[in-house]
Amino acid sequence: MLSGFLGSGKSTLLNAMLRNRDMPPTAVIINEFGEVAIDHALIEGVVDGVTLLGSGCVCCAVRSDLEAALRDLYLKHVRGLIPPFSRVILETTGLADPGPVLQTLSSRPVQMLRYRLNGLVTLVDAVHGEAALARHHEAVQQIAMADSIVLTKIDLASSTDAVRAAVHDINPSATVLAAIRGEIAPHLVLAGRAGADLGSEAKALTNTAHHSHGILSKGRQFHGRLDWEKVEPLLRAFLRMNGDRLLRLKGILWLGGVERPVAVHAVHHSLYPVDPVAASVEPGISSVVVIGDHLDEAVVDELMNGLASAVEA
Ligand SMILES: Nc1nc2c(ncn2[C@@H]2O[C@H](COP(=O)(O)OP(=O)(O)OP(=O)(O)O)[C@@H](O)[C@H]2O)c(=O)[nH]1
Repeated sequence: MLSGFLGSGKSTLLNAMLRNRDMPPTAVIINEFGEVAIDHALIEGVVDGVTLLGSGCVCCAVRSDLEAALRDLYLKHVRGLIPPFSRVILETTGLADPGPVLQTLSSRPVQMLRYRLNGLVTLVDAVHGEAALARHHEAVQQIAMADSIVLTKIDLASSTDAVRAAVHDINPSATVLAAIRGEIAPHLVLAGRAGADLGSEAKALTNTAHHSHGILSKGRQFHGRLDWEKVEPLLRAFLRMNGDRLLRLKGILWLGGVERPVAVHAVHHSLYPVDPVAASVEPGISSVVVIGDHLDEAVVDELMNGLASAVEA
């Protein structure tokens, strides 16, 4: 999923990536805000199988259309009506809060169609990004929820130090990349969650919670295997009470009775089915990171303490 504030360079990046020979076969879904399908016109002819959502914000009114668009793509794919693809890139409107879209993408109906969310990439304009952060909370949310950030228009900025610092304050764990006119190796942008090192992130965020623009990031590591029978109700209770303010919860957990570590993800009120982790992680060390919007640090500490007591003796 590709987000980024209005004019941050989403279409430019997408077009450049689609032209790149190293790009895996990709389908594109574009959500537009407004009547005129400009982006579609830009991309048509570059890749087959483009699906365009109707006008409106994908994060609210047309949420069900996103699911329909994914189903349509999947059905066309299995019937051999479109060229095969291994990826879908969803470009969202610049004004969107990514939360509801992330929820849809991680939902069971979408997973049943054999899609798996690879991650959220947010573009940040190196020249105007900071101003957008000051004025539009959506821009802050887009950064807070991202797995990776691509700084754009760095050719126009005299220095990127301040914007990098602002991004780091909101989301200290995101990988930060940079591109000029969308020129960047596609695999860097596509790394998604696999590119993140949740272990060191959780460690770094254990004692120094980050607060910026109302966003709180806090982490903890746990030694030993956790009891899922205890962990799941703790997480569900936390989401029930704090889901409105929870942007993301990410964890890699070693569970009792499960050989390989599993990844756990939550967005707002939704907890997603746990997946085995492909990447190598430190044996026996579980990590959890919570990112919230005006979320009380004491409440997060309480969750972390609860999880610590779910470590098996
Ligand atoms: N100089 C320079 N211009 C860029 C760069 N990236 C994008 N632009 C320009 O910035 C403008 C906006 O880029 P778009 O790709 O349309 O941005 P967008 O995020 O898709 O915009 P919306 O669809 O309105 O949200 C265009 O004029 C691009 O040519 C860059 O790295 N350097």
